[in-house]
Amino acid sequence: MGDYKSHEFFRNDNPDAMEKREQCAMTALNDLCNWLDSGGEVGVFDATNTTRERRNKILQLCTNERCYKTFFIESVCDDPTIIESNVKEVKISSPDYKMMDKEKAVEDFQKRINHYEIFYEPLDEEHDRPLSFIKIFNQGEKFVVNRVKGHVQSRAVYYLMNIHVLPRTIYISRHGETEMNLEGRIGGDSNISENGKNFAEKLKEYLERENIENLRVWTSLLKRTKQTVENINAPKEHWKALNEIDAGVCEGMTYEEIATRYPDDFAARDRDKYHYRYPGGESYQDLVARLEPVIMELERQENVLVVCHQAVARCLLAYFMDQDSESLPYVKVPLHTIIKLTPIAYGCLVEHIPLNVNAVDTHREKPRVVSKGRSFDEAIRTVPVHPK
Ligand SMILES: O=P(O)(O)OC[C@H]1O[C@@](CO)(OP(=O)(O)O)[C@@H](O)[C@@H]1O
Repeated sequence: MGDYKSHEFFRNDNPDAMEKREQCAMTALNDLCNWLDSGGEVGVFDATNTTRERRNKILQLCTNERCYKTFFIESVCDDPTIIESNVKEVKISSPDYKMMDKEKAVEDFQKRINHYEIFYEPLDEEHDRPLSFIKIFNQGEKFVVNRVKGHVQSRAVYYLMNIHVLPRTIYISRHGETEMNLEGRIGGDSNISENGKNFAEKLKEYLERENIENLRVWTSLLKRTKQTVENINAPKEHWKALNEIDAGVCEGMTYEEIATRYPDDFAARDRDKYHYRYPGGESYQDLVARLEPVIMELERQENVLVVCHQAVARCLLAYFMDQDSESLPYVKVPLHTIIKLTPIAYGCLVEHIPLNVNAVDTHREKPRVVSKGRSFDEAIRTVPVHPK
């Protein structure tokens, strides 16, 4: 909703402004429904649906007319310290306030709260008994969950009960360079190379310098990730779900070999890398589904270093950086580089920290045009990227 209206519409006692706000809300909701009709799966209508009248309108449109399952999320906060820090740290960087002076924005937001309070009709276990909803009190101090229907709603409840707003950092890195990386071979379970060992040492030193509180280290079950963290002094967990994309019949091959032996598959992957599934293996889409529990657990944790693989790191980064499925398989995750993610209001700060240890480049750009007349060599060549 923040993108649909401008801040002057917030006074509920101004009938003209209220009408405009209502119009904005219904336009936004209609757009959301149209998007769901065009193949969207889950829509979040992030607006101030604090009156029964508004919620009834939502139910009328979404449930009665469009036959969607509707689930309400109400976050109630009456702890003044939480309110103040939330306004200062989060709200004033929201779309509504990004153009406004900080002090003015805080003042304006306080006024908004006061206006809303006059008309606020909380979701109520008695009155709203037939509705599906979750009420979150003071950022997770208490929850009320009512009539959860189906898988998506129960995953949303689990997610909301596990996220937190404590400051923390997630570090994502690939393993040190491997013997197979040096040969340009994908998959497998090879050892790290001399460069890889060098990176493992530099990574350990970096973490010691940073002196990160209660750091936990996660790896896959593959040797290259375990060897990379061997000397790091922190609690470690090894996840099968963090293993690299399974390249099926192509495991252990170079891209050139795949292009020669399975030309149709090779071209199909270039056409739609996200959905392409290796014969006997996985697609990026499969990988995203496999990583869901890891992402859920990451949301629960505080400081974590995840040492994983090129494709896996792309999926994790796409989640935190809000990348779509087309760009996800091409996210750059160079070897020997730590990617530091710091959640901030409405997003995530992403920093690349190269540890300056030599490594091969395993990134393969999407070929711009793969026409029949071109040789495989040409087709699989990495397209140089020019910095913007
Ligand atoms: O999806 P693409 O771009 O092929 O990248 C994934 C590939 O990256 C590799 C390296 O080429 O990952 P990693 O070395 O990080 O385990 C392969 O094992 C994997 O198949």
